[in-house]
Amino acid sequence: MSVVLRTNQLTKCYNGRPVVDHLSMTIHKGDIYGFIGKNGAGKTTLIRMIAGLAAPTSGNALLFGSADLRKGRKRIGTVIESPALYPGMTAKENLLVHYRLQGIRDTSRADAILTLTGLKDAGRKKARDFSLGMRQRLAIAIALIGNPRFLILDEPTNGLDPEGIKEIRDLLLRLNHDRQITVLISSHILSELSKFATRYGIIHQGRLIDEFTEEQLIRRCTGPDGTQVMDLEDYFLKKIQGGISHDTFIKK
Ligand SMILES: Nc1ncnc2c1ncn2[C@@H]1O[C@H](COP(=O)(O)OP(=O)(O)OP(=O)(O)O)[C@@H](O)[C@H]1O
Repeated sequence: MSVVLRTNQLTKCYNGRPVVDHLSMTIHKGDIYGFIGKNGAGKTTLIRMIAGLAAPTSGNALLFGSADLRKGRKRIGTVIESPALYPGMTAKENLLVHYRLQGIRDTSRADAILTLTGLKDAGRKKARDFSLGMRQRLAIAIALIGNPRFLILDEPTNGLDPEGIKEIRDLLLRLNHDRQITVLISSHILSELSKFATRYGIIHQGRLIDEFTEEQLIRRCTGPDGTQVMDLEDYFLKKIQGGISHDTFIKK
């Protein structure tokens, strides 16, 4: 199975304190990787390092098997901070500005990207009148401009209502299933994440303390009589409280 992202002992210190601490994670092609951790655990810092927005203090990363991250980053799309949207412009106009900013002359996919992200119908509506969900979908549309093979999203459903959250989930599933785009998504909404993530990583105090597949999660959340005794949220909370490895019903 080919590896899209591998970090080796990646570390970032601020003021001498590690906020990402010797973190080694692996994301395989086709994964929807749910990256979870408490506030301040280090998720955004890890993502910023991958995207080239922060320099590691030590350790390294490989993108698509290569240490040439500049090249690898051309094949990734990111939704990290809210992108600069021009309030007086439509979705398409905003998208075209970002094509120009990224130096991509061929805009022939713009309409397809708007259709894919459900923004085609927004027509002449200006970004200032967009709902938060529409803004987030425009952010994803902008991340798709370079035809990425790997999409990294930092809390893309933050603040969205249930409909907006479902729209983002359905979009990410379409991108993953139909276009084979690998996804790394951080989120605090664990019930939502567990609806579509295929692998998970738990970060706690800068360290990756667990990595598991959806099948492993199901097994670990199932009691000896075959009934489900926990969900992702329960599992996460137990894990960060250090109680999980001693539970007798946990099957690895
Ligand atoms: N530029 C910076 N300078 C100093 N400290 C920073 C900087 N960026 C992040 N930190 C600190 O690093 C730690 C990890 O922050 P980070 O934003 O990566 O966490 P997070 O897991 O994304 O949290 P949240 O879920 O709240 O977004 C926090 O204690 C934060 O205050």
